[in-house]
Amino acid sequence: MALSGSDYLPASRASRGQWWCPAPPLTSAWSVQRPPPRRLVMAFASPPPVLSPCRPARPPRRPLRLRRNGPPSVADGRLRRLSSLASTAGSPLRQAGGWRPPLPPYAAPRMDAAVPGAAAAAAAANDDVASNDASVTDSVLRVRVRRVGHLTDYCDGAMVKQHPNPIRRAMADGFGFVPEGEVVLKNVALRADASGTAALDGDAGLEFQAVCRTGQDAPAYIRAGPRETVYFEPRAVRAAIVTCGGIAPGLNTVIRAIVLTLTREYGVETVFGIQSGYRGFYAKNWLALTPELVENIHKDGGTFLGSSRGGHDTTRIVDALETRGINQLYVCGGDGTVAGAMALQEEIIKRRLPIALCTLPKTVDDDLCVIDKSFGFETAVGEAQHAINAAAREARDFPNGIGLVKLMGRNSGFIAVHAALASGEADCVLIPEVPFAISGPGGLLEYIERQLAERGKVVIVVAEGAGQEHVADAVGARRSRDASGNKLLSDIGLRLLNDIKAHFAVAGTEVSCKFIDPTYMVRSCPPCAGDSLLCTLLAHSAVHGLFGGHSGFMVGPVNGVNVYVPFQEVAGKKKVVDVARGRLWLRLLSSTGQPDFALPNGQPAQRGSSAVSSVSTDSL
Ligand SMILES: Nc1ncnc2c1ncn2[C@@H]1O[C@H](COP(=O)(O)OP(=O)(O)OP(=O)(O)O)[C@@H](O)[C@H]1O
Ligand SMILES: O=P(O)(O)OC[C@H]1O[C@](O)(CO)[C@@H](O)[C@@H]1O
Repeated sequence: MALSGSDYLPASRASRGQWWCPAPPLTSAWSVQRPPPRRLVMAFASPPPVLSPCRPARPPRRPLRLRRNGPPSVADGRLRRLSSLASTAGSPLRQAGGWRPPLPPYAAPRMDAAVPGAAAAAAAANDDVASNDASVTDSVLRVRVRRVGHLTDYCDGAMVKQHPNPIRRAMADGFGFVPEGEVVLKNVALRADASGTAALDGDAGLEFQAVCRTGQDAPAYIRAGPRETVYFEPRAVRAAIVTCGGIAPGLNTVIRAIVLTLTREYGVETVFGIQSGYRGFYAKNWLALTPELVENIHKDGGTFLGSSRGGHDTTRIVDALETRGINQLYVCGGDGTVAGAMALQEEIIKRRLPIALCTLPKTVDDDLCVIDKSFGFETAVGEAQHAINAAAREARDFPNGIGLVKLMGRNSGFIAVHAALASGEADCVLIPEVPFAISGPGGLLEYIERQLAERGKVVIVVAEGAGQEHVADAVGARRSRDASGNKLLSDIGLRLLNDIKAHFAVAGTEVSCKFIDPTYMVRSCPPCAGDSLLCTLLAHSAVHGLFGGHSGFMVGPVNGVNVYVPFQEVAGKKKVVDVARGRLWLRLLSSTGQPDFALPNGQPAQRGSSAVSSVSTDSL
């Protein structure tokens, strides 16, 4: 759901005072189309109060009600005055069920309007944190906009001048520029009525409640896209691109698309490739990237620039950027890479350098917070699915066939769960988020035995980070972390293979157990079409964002629309499968039919006892 507004922006950049959203479907998985088929209008207090970490929590708000498609039409894009929305308890918008007579005429929003909540909002706006969330009165949805940094926050006007965007084609093609202040809502659902019994059609239209599914305040993110005003003169841009962490399908597509967008769309003349990850900043030679050089790299897996783990030294990297006059930095990587980029951003702000930087979400594990998905994930799931299908074939064609597949997923089981769901062949999926017992009552071996007895075959998928408590000693005390500080894993696949073979040997049952470990194959191949497209759009959005002066963000899709997510929401955090409340895990259980396995100590497992705590979780 996209909203337009300017209230969370500094006054210098605020351009509009209207908020709008297109009519969304009732599910969470939907994407915004422009122009929207139908429009809903939400009324917000203006100016909004501040997004302040210190602000005390407020009691829950009553949900916003939106009228859709009924007379009088509110679908004309004008903002309804908040005062009319929240004026009396008898307001039609507060009453459930069906269309009600019209409210007083709509008026264009006035920032100084004497509306409920405005006084508090204005007071809040006076301290610096203020302009960061869309304030609403008692009856409306409360939105918190996650603001990202901007060059003008830390550089003086002489260093960053405004220019008209050179991509006039954007206008000519009819896309238009994305106005500052357009945001995308996350985790908001519209409900026709609380009981869910209302018909979802009808000429009279419907009244919707807007509710935030994950808490009191709905997060919103700045929408990505080309800005009418940019903060760089293209020929003065000196850009650099770096790829960090493990490789992922689509890295070359991203590199290529950044170079092409910078040079062909914006007319940038200088783009460098930093080789071998963060440590490449200290190298003597940086690679000059041209459209000709990168023209054909997107068909290959891996990264044209090379990558590495470890080797991040904030001071030295910012020294290198300063010395070489880099003013735009594009960093591809996962949560560790974002943590590194956030450290760079802090140093850049400290030195007040006119450098804008962003990250692009690379990881096959899909464990980056906030966004719908990272690039490389879809390809990895497709490849993983082939392995599961192969295991299923082997299991089916031999007596007592057991197919065992080990997949990537250090902390999160997304690849395993998605690939298992996609293939429909798995009888059991083991992920890092859910501890399990191997032997004993309620354990994995007992389940395998039962499956063989009942169906003559069984397919097990295990994510590499699952069941580490069973193999913890194997890595040894010598070296338990990699150069980036990530926990090194022991091979749970081999442990399960050995245990299964030993178990059935003791029982005197002949089994045919095939172990498939495609670990690195799922991430070293070229991207599938979906990832190629995602990478291309991410690269465009990243370039538009930096040219627009934004800095300190990761670009990524939220509800299918690319947005700018502040580093703080992603750096060093891992999204995990929400086994307590998530529908993804329930779907998986329903697909495999697997039980909640007993815990290693013999206790029955309880859903929600995640192996990974203190990390953000998202449900599908
Ligand atoms: N907290 C941190 N501060 C500074 N730099 C960091 C931090 N964490 C990781 N890095 C650096 O970021 C780079 C990539 O980190 P890491 O190896 O963890 O991969 P990642 O970005 O998380 O991607 P992947 O999904 O492949 O693991 C490394 O060069 C590492 O040194
Ligand atoms: O062996 P490497 O290169 O450290 O990569 C392994 C890790 O990379 C990841 O694929 C993330 O990129 C993890 O799933 C896996 O544990």
